[in-house]
Order: sequence, then C-alpha cells, then structure tokens
Amino acid sequence: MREELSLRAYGKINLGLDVIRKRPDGYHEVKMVMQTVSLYDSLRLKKKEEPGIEVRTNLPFLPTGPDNLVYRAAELLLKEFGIGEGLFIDLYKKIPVAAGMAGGSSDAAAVLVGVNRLFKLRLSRIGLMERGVSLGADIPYCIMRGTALAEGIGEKLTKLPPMPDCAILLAKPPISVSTRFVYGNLRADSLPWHPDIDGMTEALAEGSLSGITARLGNVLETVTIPAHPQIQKIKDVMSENGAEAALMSGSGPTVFGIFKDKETAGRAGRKLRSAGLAKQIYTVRPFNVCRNGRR
Ligand SMILES: C[C@@](CO)(OP(=O)(O)O)[C@H](O)COP(=O)(O)OP(=O)(O)OC[C@H]1O[C@@H](n2ccc(N)nc2=O)[C@H](O)[C@@H]1O
Ligand SMILES: Nc1ncnc2c1ncn2[C@@H]1O[C@H](COP(=O)(O)OP(=O)(O)O)[C@@H](O)[C@H]1O
Repeated sequence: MREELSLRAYGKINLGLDVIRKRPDGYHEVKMVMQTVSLYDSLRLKKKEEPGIEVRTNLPFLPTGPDNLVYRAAELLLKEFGIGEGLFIDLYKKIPVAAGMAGGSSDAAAVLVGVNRLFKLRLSRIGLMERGVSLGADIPYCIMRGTALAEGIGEKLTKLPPMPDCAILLAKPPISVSTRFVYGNLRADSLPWHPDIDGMTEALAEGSLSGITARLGNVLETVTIPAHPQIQKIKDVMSENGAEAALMSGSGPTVFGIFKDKETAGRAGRKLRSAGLAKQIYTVRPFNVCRNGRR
C-alpha cells in the first residue's frame, strides 16, 4: 500500500485576461486564456499515523499552518472523508510567490490530486475541481492544466489546442502584488479596451504563434502598472531585446515575454538582471499535459 507520493505543481501565465463585469458578491467575471509553463514547485506527501497536517517548506517566510493553501487543501479532504490519519507535506517552491503565476493555487491543486490518490478517495477530476474552487478561483484550472479558456470567476473551463512551442522569459520584480488589491481597484465598468480573447482562441486553433503574440492583453495591467511602473520598464526591455510580445501575467507583477528561441530570451534576461529590474528570471516553455496526465 502506497504511503507517500511526489508531485509537481506547475505555474501558469495568462495569455489573455479580460474582465466582463463585477458581480454582486465582489468577484469578477473573467474571460482568460491560461497556459501552464514548465516552472514547477515540488511536493512530497507522506501519510502519518497520528492525526494533523505538518507542512515544511524551503521558504521561511511562507506560512506552514492554515494560511498555507496546501494545508487548507489537505484539511478539506481529510475532514470531508473523516480520515483519522495525518499528513506530512514537504513543499519545495521555485515559482515566485505573490507573482501572478498561481503558485499557491497550483500547490493546492497538487495536494487535492495527491490526497485523493494517497487515501484512495475515488473523487473524479470534476469532483476535485468543484472542491478546489472553494479555496481559490484558479484552483480548478491548476487541476486541469495545459491551454484553456477560463470563464465565470475562472472555474468554467474549456480545453484549447496547445500553445505552439516557444521560449518564454519570466521576470518577477522584487515587489509583491495582492490579487485582492488589483481586482479591488479595477474599474470594470469603464475599461478603456478589451483584449481579443476570441481571436486568441482562433490563433491557438491555427497553431499561429504570431497570431497569439499579436493578441496578448491583460486588463489588470491598468491597475498594477500605474502602482508599479517598473513592470512597464520590464515589458519595454523585453520588447527592445527580441520579444515577439511581452505582458504582465495575472494580477502581476511577473512579466512574460514570448521569444522564438531560448538564446534570445536568455540575452534579454541578462539585460533585465544587469539593469536591476528583476532578480527572479527564468526561461521556460509552454507545458502541455501528457496523455496520462500524471504529475
Ligand atoms: C488574477 C488571476 C488570473 O489568473 O490570477 P493571479 O494573479 O492571482 O495568479 C486570478 O483571477 C485570481 O485567482 P485566485 O488567486 O485563485 O483568486 P482567489 O484566491 O479566489 O481570490 C483572491 C481575491 O481576488 C478577487 N477575485 C478573484 C478572482 C475573480 N474572478 N474575481 C475577483 O474579484 C477577490 O477579491 C478575491 O478576494
Ligand atoms: N503554497 C503557497 N505558495 C505560495 N504562497 C502561498 C501559499 N499558500 C499561501 N500562500 C499565500 O498566498 C499569497 C499569494 O500567493 P501566490 O499563489 O504565490 O500568488 P499569485 O496568486 O499571485 O500567483 C502569498 O502572499 C502567500 O503568503
């Protein structure tokens, strides 16, 4: 019988992010094109005989109790299924924190999948997604992964054809951005423009990287960039150094640039580092889920 599991939790970028309206409950109805990238956190789940959840992580500033999404994800399933045993969770983070890359959501998604497998709960993927959304709007997508259209508050998902292979440069400036702050300060009813999400899905169907880069757009930039102008500088440096296009991911502050090859992306990354604009810089690729969907 299996006592432990190792899992990967991948980060995401938003190729397109539009907000349709603010709902009466304060959440926003969105229309987003999501893409998983090859940067991941590693998790190890291990059963323990005594009840309780123990979280260890390589980042000393992260909470290890109920404020960590991995704790909450495990607690949700252990409580619902009345499981008497406990769980150790080892979390090794590489995805930048509070970055607009859904690191915490992806960790929580991996724990839901892992606890389901480890304790043989027999929940379907849909069952896990329905539970996940109660912890965070992006968690159902992080369970699904790959290229997807996300609507509703982010939980209504439609699988899209995979993004063509390319080099993606990620650069996170040394600031943290709260998703709640960004949505809270968005003027959803008077946005100056809307990204062409339908055109983006057509470009994906055609496998056209130039069609995708022509349509990158994120309305949350209207809040985060004025608050943190260095985000615009990072976009400009990427564009001046060979990016086909560059955009802020999610609520920010991570910027991603799409490049035709990893050498050009690497050179742009070195420019950003030497200009002191970002220290957390990674060249990654689109990650599309393999057939058996294993993590
Ligand atoms: C902006 C996006 C884009 O993918 O990602 P991140 O930048 O966080 O990675 C998501 O919409 C973030 O989803 P997620 O981070 O899971 O959101 P939650 O934890 O559920 O909510 C955090 C806060 O954001 C606001 N929120 C979130 C989602 C949404 N559709 N409308 C909202 O108004 C709510 O105020 C909520 O209190
Ligand atoms: N497993 C986790 N990894 C990262 N942050 C977490 C985690 N659990 C809880 N958090 C908290 O959630 C906040 C947002 O984290 P994160 O998911 O990295 O951001 P984003 O949604 O912008 O991608 C952080 O400030 C952090 O304190």
